[in-house]
Amino acid sequence: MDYIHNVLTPPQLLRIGTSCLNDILHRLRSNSIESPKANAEFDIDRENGFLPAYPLQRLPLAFEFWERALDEASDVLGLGDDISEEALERRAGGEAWRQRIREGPLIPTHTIESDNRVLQRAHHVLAFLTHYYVHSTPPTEDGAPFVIPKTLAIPFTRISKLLGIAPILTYADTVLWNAYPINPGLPMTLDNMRFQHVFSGTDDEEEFYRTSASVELRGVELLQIIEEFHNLPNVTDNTAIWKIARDLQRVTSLIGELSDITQSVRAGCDPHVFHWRIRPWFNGSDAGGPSSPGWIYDGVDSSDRLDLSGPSGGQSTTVHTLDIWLDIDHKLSQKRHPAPSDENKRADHGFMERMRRYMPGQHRSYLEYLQNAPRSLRELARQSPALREPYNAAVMALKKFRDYHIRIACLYIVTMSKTARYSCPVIASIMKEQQKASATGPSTQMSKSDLLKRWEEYVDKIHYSERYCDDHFEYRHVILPKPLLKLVPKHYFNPDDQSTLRLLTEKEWRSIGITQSLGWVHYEVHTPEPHVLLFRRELNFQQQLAPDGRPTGQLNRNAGRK
Ligand code: HEM
Repeated sequence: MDYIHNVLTPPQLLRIGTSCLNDILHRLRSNSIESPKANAEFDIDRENGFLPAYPLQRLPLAFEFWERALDEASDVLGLGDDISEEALERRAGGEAWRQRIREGPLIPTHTIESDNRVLQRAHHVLAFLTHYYVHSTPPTEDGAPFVIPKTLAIPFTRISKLLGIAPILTYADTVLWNAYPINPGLPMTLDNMRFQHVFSGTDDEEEFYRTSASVELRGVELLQIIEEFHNLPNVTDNTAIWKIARDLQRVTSLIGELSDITQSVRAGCDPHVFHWRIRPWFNGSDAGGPSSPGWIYDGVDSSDRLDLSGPSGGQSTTVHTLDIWLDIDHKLSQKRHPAPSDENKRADHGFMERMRRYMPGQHRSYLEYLQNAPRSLRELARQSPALREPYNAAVMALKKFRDYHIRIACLYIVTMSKTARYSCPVIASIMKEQQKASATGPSTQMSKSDLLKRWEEYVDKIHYSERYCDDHFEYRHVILPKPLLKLVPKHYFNPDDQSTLRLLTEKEWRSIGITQSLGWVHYEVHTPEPHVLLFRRELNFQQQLAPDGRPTGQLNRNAGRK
């Protein structure tokens, strides 16, 4: 298929139109508000911080080949190591897509090299294409490095160099340059925000990006406070000290909100889905460990020296800004009290510094500017008794943020790595039935791995309806493939009518293979169609999660706004 010469479809024309409209509206709005000079110089938006107010949603026509390939990717590609029947059926289409990429045009980039927003879009598109290309390829045993074709590698490295960012999928690609306002006339908030590209096609992936974006939006207030701190004419009089103390209290509670936001990921992003269906797309060249062959960027000099780890929250400039302002010493190079614990000493002290290479160059420059600023908050707090307590409280809040975050990271990664990709008590129950049957008669047993494979294929075919609402609940129905219903343990069925399921607990419906975020309740069975399960969830459920994941009603969905 020749992407360039095909006529644009109406949705694509609409997207180009919306993108132009966004740009015009943004220019109008930014002309009416004078941006603080220092922050604007670092591509920091007055209202959206490190998120651009309006990311470009489509490249100019000369780059239509890339945009079309990305439009098509989510329909034809799946993870290369997925061996379900459906995935195997799609493999030929996937190989055809990759062939088109390999044989496509090497598009020159000189026409866009002076336009930051277009370069950002180009990075975003090429990053998604590269990760689609790598991770949709079925694994081989040959131990050779993975070759990224020239058609992606050359423009991707060139554009990355101009932006000062690593040539790989970064936090900027998945979060900062992926978010767009649903209604371009309104400010970007959690409710007025969508993400243009998700690898897995799941709501969970979008929710994962939304959590980070909401940390970024909430961080805007921090950027303003820091700018004001550096612009204070002096920091010796009582008025200035009083203002700094009050601002530190604001920052402490703001960091508390960042902890709540990070915890809220559990409401919309299922850990199992994250670990097995989303995270594999993020892996960079080093994901297989130091001895793995990694990736080669064809046609690029010294490709082995490129920074090619995948995206991480560690690339959030907001979190680095907090670290620098509060003078958190990740490298343990300063003498501090209390002295670092043994655990701290064993940590990777260079991690945060490495992560800066995965940030847009202008944001990294902002961090350098902060780091070199003549005024040190920590030093001031040491000298001013009135600031010590609020300063220490802010540092403790940041420590708490990291403590909460590490628990989430463990749940989503360490705990999930111990689960089977398709874990299933259903299989255990069938195995039990088989064992009972073979004790009393001739054996017709299937092996556990055959059963598992069959079950995986059915699970992939579970259909999740769109959500629909009334005044109190959102609803959706889940349709099990009929052969899967036959594998469901007998005790999940209505004792009075073995043809219909009874109402299942969350643990039970998850054990069948249904994956949904928290809060959904199986509330009704539909007798004529026993394979259709009806679910509902309270409309404001997502707002109600406390830091530990329990409902409270505390979380503000508009947390990105003051
Ligand atoms: C489901 C949600 C999350 C998971 C599973 C997760 C996982 C991880 C993991 C595994 C790391 C270790 C380094 C790496 O492999 O990249 C990490 C680091 C980091 N993440 Fe997250 N993360 C999540 C949400 C967030 C959010 C919302 C933020 C805020 C923007 C964030 C900020 C960070 C930071 C700053 C680091 C660097 C290490 C540190 O400063 O403690 N993460 N994350």
